[in-house]
Amino acid sequence: MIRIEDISKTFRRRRVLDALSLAIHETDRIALIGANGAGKTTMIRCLLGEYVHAGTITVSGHRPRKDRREVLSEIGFVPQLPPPLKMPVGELIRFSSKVCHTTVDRIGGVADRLGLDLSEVDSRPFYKLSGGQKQKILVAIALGRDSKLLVFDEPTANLDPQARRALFSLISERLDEPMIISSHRLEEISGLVNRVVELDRGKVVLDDRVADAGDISEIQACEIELIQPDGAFERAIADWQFASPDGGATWTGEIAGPDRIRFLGLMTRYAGLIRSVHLKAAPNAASAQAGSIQGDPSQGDAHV
Ligand SMILES: Nc1ncnc2c1ncn2[C@@H]1O[C@H](COP(=O)(O)OP(=O)(O)OP(=O)(O)O)[C@@H](O)[C@H]1O
Repeated sequence: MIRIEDISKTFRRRRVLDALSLAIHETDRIALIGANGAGKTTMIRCLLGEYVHAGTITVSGHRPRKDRREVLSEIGFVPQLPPPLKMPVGELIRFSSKVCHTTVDRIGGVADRLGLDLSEVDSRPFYKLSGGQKQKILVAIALGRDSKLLVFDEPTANLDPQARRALFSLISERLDEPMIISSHRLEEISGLVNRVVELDRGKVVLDDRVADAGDISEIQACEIELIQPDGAFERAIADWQFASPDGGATWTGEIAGPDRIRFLGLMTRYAGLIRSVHLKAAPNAASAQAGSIQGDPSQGDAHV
């Protein structure tokens, strides 16, 4: 579907992409990883036709630089940095719905699921919104339309756990579409992808197939038992929307499947305080497939 052949890009004699080649197929969901400055965003910008470069790119037979309109009409894109748009949000949504051949309601529906009521920010200039609000709007525009390819450049950078969970769930509804997700948090997106491509100094240094994680929309019910209530833990777990029925000794909440590793990373910081953590596929989850740390995968449980 996408052929990137031998592309090179220099900024003021500094070579940022170096004879990079990559073929992306209809079934590929790619995690694009690499250190800061490796060239991920530059590769994506070339793919979108924003930069002149050496070498060739075709997207469904179109050249992004030459046939920008055709190429962009097929891509749902979330940039790493929101553009500094002065136009009011309402106007931006109406404009986007027109150029993306979708409806304001469909974009608003995605924004709702991410926890943003567009009517509340309708008249506010886009650039004055918070980082998270801007990102929710950009995701809503990208996912509130039909596309043949999804491209996300660090899509979760400004999102809180609840919005991240909603985003994972929204992406899980589009798994039949090829996608490229650039991220520094491979552990977070590993459940979304089936291929990992790593860039280093503008070259592909790793290109691996990874096991498809199946139903990434799965929600895990979680119960944590502490040795004693603790203020710092309470503040940390509040971000995850957990509740305690007994003044802080036990906590219950839900974790999105792909958030599991990040969540368990948080738990390790409080290891001395924790009596037990229990993760289990939530009763209403579409399927019971859970990661397991000292657990019995056949039971769909994980215990730490
Ligand atoms: N418009 C530009 N003008 C000059 N240099 C640029 C420009 N865009 C990117 N660069 C440089 O190109 C290199 C690669 O940048 P790029 O944003 O593609 O990296 P990245 O892998 O996406 O990094 P990060 O993980 O930090 O987002 C960096 O050294 C950056 O400073």
